[in-house]
Amino acid sequence: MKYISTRGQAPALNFEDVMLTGLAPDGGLYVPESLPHYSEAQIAAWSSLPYTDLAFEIVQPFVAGCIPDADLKAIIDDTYSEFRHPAIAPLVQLGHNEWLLELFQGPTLAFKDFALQMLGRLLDYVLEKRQQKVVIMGATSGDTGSAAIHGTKRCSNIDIFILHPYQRVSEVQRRQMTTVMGDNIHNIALKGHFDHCQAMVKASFADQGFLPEGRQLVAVNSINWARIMAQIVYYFYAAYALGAPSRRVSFSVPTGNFGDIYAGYLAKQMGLPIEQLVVATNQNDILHRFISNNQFEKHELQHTLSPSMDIVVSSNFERMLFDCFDRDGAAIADLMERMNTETVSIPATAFDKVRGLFNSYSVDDAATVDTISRVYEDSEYLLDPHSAIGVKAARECWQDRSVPMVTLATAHPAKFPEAVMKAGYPDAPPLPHHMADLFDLDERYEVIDNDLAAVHSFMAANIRA
Ligand SMILES: Cc1ncc(COP(=O)(O)O)c(C=O)c1O
Ligand SMILES: N[C@@H](CCOP(=O)(O)O)C(=O)O
Repeated sequence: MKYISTRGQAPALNFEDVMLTGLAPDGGLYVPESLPHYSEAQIAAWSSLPYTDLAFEIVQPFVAGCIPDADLKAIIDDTYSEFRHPAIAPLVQLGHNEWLLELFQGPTLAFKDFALQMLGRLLDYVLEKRQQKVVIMGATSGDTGSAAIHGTKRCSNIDIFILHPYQRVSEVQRRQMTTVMGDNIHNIALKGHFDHCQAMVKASFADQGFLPEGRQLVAVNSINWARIMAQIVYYFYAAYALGAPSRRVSFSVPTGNFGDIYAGYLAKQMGLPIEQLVVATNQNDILHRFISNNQFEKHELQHTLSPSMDIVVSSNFERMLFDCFDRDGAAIADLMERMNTETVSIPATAFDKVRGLFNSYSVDDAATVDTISRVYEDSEYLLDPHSAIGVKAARECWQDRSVPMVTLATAHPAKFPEAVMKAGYPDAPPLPHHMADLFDLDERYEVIDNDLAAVHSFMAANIRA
């Protein structure tokens, strides 16, 4: 499998190099040159596989030629052995044809574990084979950071630097990152918001001159293709449990950087019969406004009760637009340039494709809290605020109630006690057993101004020889 850049000016790479490169040198994102497409019969043949075997079938074509099958199997089995639920991604019924896919059964309690625990192991495997040392630089609004640290903390070939917005992640999220000690693990609390962290990471990939000789940056954000690849699996898994491929299924996806829903879009392109894909946003609703009226207009970032989705510029939207523009890299490069500085509409042919693929809905804090409390009253199920946004959007956008609607429950409610208690839940929800001592552990992190040079000099001073 070869991978090409969405901006058309970077060399095509194999999986191993794509995983280690992150952002393409032309500023684009890597996508497979062509996507595998499966017939209904082929899809049906996987319908009763356990999660790990299904993950192998879906991931294998993307890594073929780089990771031998036996090694891939071992990596996948080891990755998901850390999850707390035997189903890995259990489905929970909320109402008639209404389902939640619990994606928070991994070690750090968010859907990021599905991809980042695998990415950590893949990196360890490849770096050991190459005898290469790298530097990870990642931006987090709270969940990617802890999953990436957990996934890579044992890798002796990696120094990891995670930027989170200072005082803008929940205390549980911060402690999940800052209590993990190791001389290769560094947390930076940036005096800014998530988009500043993400922009800094992208700028650093474009100019890596601050790194010691011989080192390169590796991405743990969803700009790294390996992240997306691993997230395709659970769409298939959930759809099978509800009768696919002979039955269609819809998904509602709490959306920030557009990685998770992009994985759902790919599952559909690969042949999975998905009826609706609902883009569920919080008040940072640029994607909802764009999908509704073809106007891409940046507003100031708002801090909400769903902080992990406090994102204005969604990285992976570019990957989806690349397809809607018939893979015209030059057009995407021009569009991305303009989207940075002005309000943009896209040609009707491309916009019709976007409209044909997605529904969208934006949920404010009041409706988020209301949904948490209604679902708790009706079903005694405690949603986290991000998952609540998914449920509310699903209920608003669901077109055919005979088609099952699955909301991706992207985080455990214990990560976000503020929202949960605003919804009337009496106490902070308990953390799972393995995290019971989280509030007793020492923390270590560096508060740094929103200044690229300051971040680079902190990194340069802390990268191990
Ligand atoms: C809990 C949670 N839900 C939803 C999202 C949105 O996912 P994505 O960025 O892939 O759209 C994120 C992170 O962005 C998250 O941490
Ligand atoms: N919500 C994310 C933001 C980063 O998104 P990513 O999927 O591109 O890593 C987080 O929790 O950090």
